Amino acid sequence: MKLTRNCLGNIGKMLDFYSQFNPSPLSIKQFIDFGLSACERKSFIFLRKELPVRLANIMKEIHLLPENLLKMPSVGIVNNLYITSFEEIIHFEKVDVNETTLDKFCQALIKIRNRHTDVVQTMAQGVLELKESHDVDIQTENSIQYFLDRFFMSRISIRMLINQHTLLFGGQLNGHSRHVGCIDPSCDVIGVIKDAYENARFLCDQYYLASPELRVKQHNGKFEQKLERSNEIRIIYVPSHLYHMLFELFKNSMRAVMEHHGCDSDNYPPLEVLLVRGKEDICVKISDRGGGIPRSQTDHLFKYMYSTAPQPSKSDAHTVPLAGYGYGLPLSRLYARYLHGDIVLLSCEGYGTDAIIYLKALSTEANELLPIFNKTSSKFYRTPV
Ligand SMILES: CS(=O)(=O)N1CCC(Oc2ccc(-c3c(C(=O)NC[C@H]4CC[C@H](C(=O)O)CC4)noc3-c3cc(Cl)c(O)cc3O)cc2)CC1
Repeated sequence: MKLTRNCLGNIGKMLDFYSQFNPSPLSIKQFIDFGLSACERKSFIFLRKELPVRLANIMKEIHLLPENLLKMPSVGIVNNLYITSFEEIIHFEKVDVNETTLDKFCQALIKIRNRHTDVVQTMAQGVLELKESHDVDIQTENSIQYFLDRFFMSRISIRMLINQHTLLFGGQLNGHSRHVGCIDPSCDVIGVIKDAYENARFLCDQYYLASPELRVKQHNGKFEQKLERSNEIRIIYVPSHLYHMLFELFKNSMRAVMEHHGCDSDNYPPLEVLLVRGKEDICVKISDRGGGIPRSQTDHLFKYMYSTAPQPSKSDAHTVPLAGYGYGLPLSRLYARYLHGDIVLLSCEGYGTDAIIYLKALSTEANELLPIFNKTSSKFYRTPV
């Protein structure tokens, strides 16, 4: 179904209007500073424009997707979710700013966040529907890779804005008193590493009846901007994002180690984690001796088309806990890139793999990386005549 302005009606005009604006990236320092001043009216005024801009920018790209993908039932479901949420949010464009509209806005954000909970799985289902119904050429595969990276990055950024507003002004008690919304101004990186390891280890023990140990080392560079009184390495970051990356990487390392050394081994090589604070980067390197993967295969692990496989049925979902049938690794890299970090895999086939998470050491450099809909991005989709 080709989505044109007339089948979208007035929404098409509003999409054209809001997509002409570029999204406004915020740095984590701006999130913190704004959160500490905590003015709900200012947040409302900013979000009632910024959220439609970010939604419209990515919705215009959805409409440029290869026809074969766009007509998949699950992609149609996602598109309709976005249209519904876009309509709901532009309703606040010209309302008076008062207690009632502020409360209604918060409720609308919570409703939108809940509506979009399963969008990642639904898009993965759409890719699966395409793979099962059409031959996919390399041009289409590249367009899908380009789109999904931008689509999921946009989704991360929109959920970040919604979470900040609803956590700061939604009335719920802040479980972590020092947190500013979902940001921890003094995130204990080692603590998150141990949490992610223990939870991945639990799944590994469940399936393999054993798991590799963890060894952690840290090196805190001697730089004036050190925040910590002790030698601990703490950063201003979103703990849930860091946890997501670490949990995925630990699952992959554990799966490689257990598969490579066989289940009857009683002496698995430990996972070694090195945490380093540099002047520009915070690095978390996870090193395993899981046998590694050939250099020719490493990039495939980040590919949505390559990793989309039939969803394990609920009954056997517990049987292959470490096998990512979702998009664990590509999404983890997007979480790192969202605030100008990255995830890099360095594998030595026959020995093991190093996975490095790079984060910005300075909150002023940890800016949102946002996809912008424009002629350049559109050209990427338009198949040459
Ligand atoms: C898209 S996803 O996020 O959902 N997800 C990505 C992850 C994937 O699961 C995994 C897990 C581990 C590995 C793996 C192997 C491995 O398996 N070697 C043995 C094969 C080497 C090629 C060989 C061949 O040539 O085909 C056939 C054996 N070796 O090193 C790693 C490894 C990978 C990551 Cl990313 C890491 O962080 C740490 C690691 O040690 C591969 C795949 C599920 C899907």
